[in-house]
Amino acid sequence: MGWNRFDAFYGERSSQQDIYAGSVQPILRHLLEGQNASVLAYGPTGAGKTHTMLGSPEQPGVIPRALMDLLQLTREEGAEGRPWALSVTMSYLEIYQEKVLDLLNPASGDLVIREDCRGNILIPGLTQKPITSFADFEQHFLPASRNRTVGPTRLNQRSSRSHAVLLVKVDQRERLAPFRQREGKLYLIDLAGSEDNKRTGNKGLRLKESGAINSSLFVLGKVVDALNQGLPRVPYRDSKLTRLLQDSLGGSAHSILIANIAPERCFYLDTVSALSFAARSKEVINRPFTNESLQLHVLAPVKLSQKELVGPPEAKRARGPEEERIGNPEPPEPPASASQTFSSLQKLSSMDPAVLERLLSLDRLLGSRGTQGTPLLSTPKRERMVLMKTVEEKDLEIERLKLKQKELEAKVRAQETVDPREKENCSPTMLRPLARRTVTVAKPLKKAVVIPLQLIKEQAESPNANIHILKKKSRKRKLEGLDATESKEKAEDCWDLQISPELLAHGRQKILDMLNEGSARDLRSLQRIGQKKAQLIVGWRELHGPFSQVEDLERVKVMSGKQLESFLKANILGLAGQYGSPS
Ligand SMILES: Nc1ncnc2c1ncn2[C@@H]1O[C@H](COP(=O)(O)OP(=O)(O)OP(=O)(O)O)[C@@H](O)[C@H]1O
Repeated sequence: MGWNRFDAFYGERSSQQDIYAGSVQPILRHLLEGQNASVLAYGPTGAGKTHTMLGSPEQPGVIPRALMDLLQLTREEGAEGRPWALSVTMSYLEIYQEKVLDLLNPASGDLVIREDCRGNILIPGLTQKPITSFADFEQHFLPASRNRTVGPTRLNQRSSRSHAVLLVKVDQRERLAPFRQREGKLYLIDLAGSEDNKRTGNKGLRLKESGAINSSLFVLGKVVDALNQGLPRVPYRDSKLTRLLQDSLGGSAHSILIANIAPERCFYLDTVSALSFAARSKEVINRPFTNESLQLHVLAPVKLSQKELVGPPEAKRARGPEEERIGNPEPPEPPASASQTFSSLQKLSSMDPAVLERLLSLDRLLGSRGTQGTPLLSTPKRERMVLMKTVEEKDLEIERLKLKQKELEAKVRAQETVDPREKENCSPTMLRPLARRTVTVAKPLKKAVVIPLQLIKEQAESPNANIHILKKKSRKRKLEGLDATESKEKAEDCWDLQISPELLAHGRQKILDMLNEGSARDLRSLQRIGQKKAQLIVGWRELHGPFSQVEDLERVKVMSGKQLESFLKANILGLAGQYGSPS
């Protein structure tokens, strides 16, 4: 098994600090971006999972180090005068024989795991303690750790008989309008060891515990496989562990799996199995999701009465002491209370029909581009939310383009005033809104010269500046009978892109850089690269080293020569489009 199947390897001389700084610390900042993260220690019993996660006073492990840094980070970012107010809470639970037990309140019994309408996983009734310092954390954590179920096995005198899950939540509230709110969750998990009962000598209760441990780890493996294969059903619900981690494992979060191995010969099979699981987990593509909500009036400019803005008084009363702000003083209460806010990623049913229509066209567009996965409106909620967020971003982009268009029109009008003789040559299409404008071929030129909007200024300053030229291809294509998206794409194919060699070389280099340095997620931002192709490219790169030219893509077998041509065209157009789209 090649080491490139893993992100890092820590040997017997590696210290706790090496592991923490090398692999865990870098993900903490994502919590402040409202994203979820998880760190799991996985491996056979007695291999050192608890040592890695918890450590000892002399060699503190991942948990104390991460808490120390996270609290420091939140103190800095949430300081007075900074845009966001931050608060941190902790919960600590164990999953023992498929029961969810609150280690901070053992009397509460088996708790249920629920999913809210935004796809967030939560456990009603789970104790959440506000913490502002490491001393606060220790005060709750140390006694709770003693509540954890451990028992002797032949391999480990204090073997963890449960999965211990420490949940740290970072809540953020924007101090000024638009008063956004974010929540990032960090799961730090010491999994129970995968067990070979011949060696552990388990009998009776130990054997029963072992069955539950092994079956939930087996489901964890199935979840990883389903995520890797992009299966429509990921069996999160088949175990409490995976159900709990549904919004924080792979796919939508930053996940780190630490595979603890015991290198002795007698553990050979355990080692192979742990490494194979870790290698499969590495394949899971992460598309971290920011859990951010906005206020109603920001999204829908509908006037609300004062009563509506303040919200029902019970909404505020309903907030328990656990939800009270901690640490930094309460930010000035925004016009709407927290209960009056709702996610920008609201339910489809309550959406503006125009937005829904755009969503549907986006869905069609994604479908026509061969985007991986099921169509938008039947994907799981979280996926849907991500795409709805994209729609919002597209709206902003449209606004930006409209603004550019106005600037262009103003320029044209100014030109007309300066030289009225040129008025006759000015095609009326130039004054139409960008989205509706079609490229027409002016007869005397026999080709349409399309100048990227933002380049106009540069060109005026430098007459030799690069321009893109679109020239009609000689062969004709029938565009009738195609739907709007298809005909747009086909129309694009009817034009040959002639671009200055300098810009072409620049575009190719950018694509090459992306192929060599981009993660699978980055690669998906390229035109005509979906999840599967991105994975293949990353895999090829890991096996064969960097791409020497864009044409190497043919060797990866992700596209044919012809497809490569259109891939280049679409992406170079896209790059040019960053300076103004020649549509
Ligand atoms: N890198 C290490 N350095 C020093 N001691 C270690 C190291 N790794 C493990 N140990 C020791 O080995 C013993 C077993 O380790 P640990 O309890 O962490 O295993 P585990 O994988 O959590 O086991 P289980 O799955 O049974 O809970 C402990 O006494 C621990 O202190």
